[in-house]
Amino acid sequence: MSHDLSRLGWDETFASAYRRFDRSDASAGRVLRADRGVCTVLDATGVTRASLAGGVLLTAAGDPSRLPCAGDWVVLRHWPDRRVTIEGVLPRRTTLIRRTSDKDSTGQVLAANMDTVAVVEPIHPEPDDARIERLLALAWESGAQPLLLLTKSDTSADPEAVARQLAELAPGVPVLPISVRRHHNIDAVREHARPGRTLALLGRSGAGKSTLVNALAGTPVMPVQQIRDVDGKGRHTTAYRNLVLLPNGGAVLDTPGIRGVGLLDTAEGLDRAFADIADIAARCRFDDCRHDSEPGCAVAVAVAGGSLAPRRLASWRKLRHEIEVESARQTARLAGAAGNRRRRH
Ligand SMILES: Nc1nc2c(ncn2[C@@H]2O[C@H](COP(=O)(O)OP(=O)(O)OP(=O)(O)O)[C@@H](O)[C@H]2O)c(=O)[nH]1
Ligand SMILES: [Zn+2]
Repeated sequence: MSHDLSRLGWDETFASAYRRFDRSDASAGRVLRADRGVCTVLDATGVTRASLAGGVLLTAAGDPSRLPCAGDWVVLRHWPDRRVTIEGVLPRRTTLIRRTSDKDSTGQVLAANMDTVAVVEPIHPEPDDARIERLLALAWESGAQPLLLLTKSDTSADPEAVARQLAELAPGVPVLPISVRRHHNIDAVREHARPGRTLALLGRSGAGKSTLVNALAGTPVMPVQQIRDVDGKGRHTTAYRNLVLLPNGGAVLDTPGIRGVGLLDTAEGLDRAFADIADIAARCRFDDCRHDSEPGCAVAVAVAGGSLAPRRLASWRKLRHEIEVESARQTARLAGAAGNRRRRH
């Protein structure tokens, strides 16, 4: 069977990056699933299992973010003994990164080359504002277009009102209440996974991601968890990350429950997720105003005047603090690595 890779998002940019690897025993493919050392990859001839070539392993030893992940476009090499290896990862257009919570402060790439990153939050029980803000910052940081999906809209008396309220947390982000059960707004979601497009889902366990993937695919491709407890807290079921191909083209990426998914060390995602605060901050007297108690702080004026919610500023402060801690850790790690190198000489 031959697959038309353009339905999966293959385009001229990827094709030109691929050209310098091109040889008769090579092919281009997209990673559907990445396990330790082995990837499931789709190329024009079908699905294969591929191991990592020495060069890829070597690069990744110094920087784990260079390991192939779900959504990556890779160069496959087909050996005479039928083995298949991944010889290279083509430059990524967008990336979702998880900051590992251990001391080693490098990021792990969860998913690559998605066009839209949907933050998935159940409308019931009460949506968690802080989690939405955090995940939206991560979505912005990925470089893809963020989207906020409020799942299980059938469990809310007035989903549109909840959506309007939450839109304040999400400047510049479309907010969509959806229900798989009632088939509410599912076609609107499908637009983001139309042929050539990739939609990634980011949300806590039990948010309804697998149910949505199955609805988009039109057939069960992911296990859906049975919620046993009455308060709606789910068990953790999805431990892997899969790129699911939709029957009509397009793809959906499910990322696991978000425990441990954090921000990396850049403030860019934060600035975009909090564009309302960034706009006001442009009028602060000092360029590097921290909106604590500096004179001439426009953000403090906005809070006092009621045009900016105090909890919104509190969320911004908390996430900014995390980013600062994280970048300090990275600096320390880099300094430590340099020290180790010196000692070895
Ligand atoms: N009422 C209602 N329940 C839904 C809807 N979508 C999903 N659910 C339920 O929510 C629960 C969790 O759904 P999952 O799809 O397994 O959640 P998940 O985000 O994939 O969870 P993990 O796999 O743990 O990451 C299941 O019991 C679903 O039946 C919906 O539209 N309406
Ligand atoms: Zn200020």
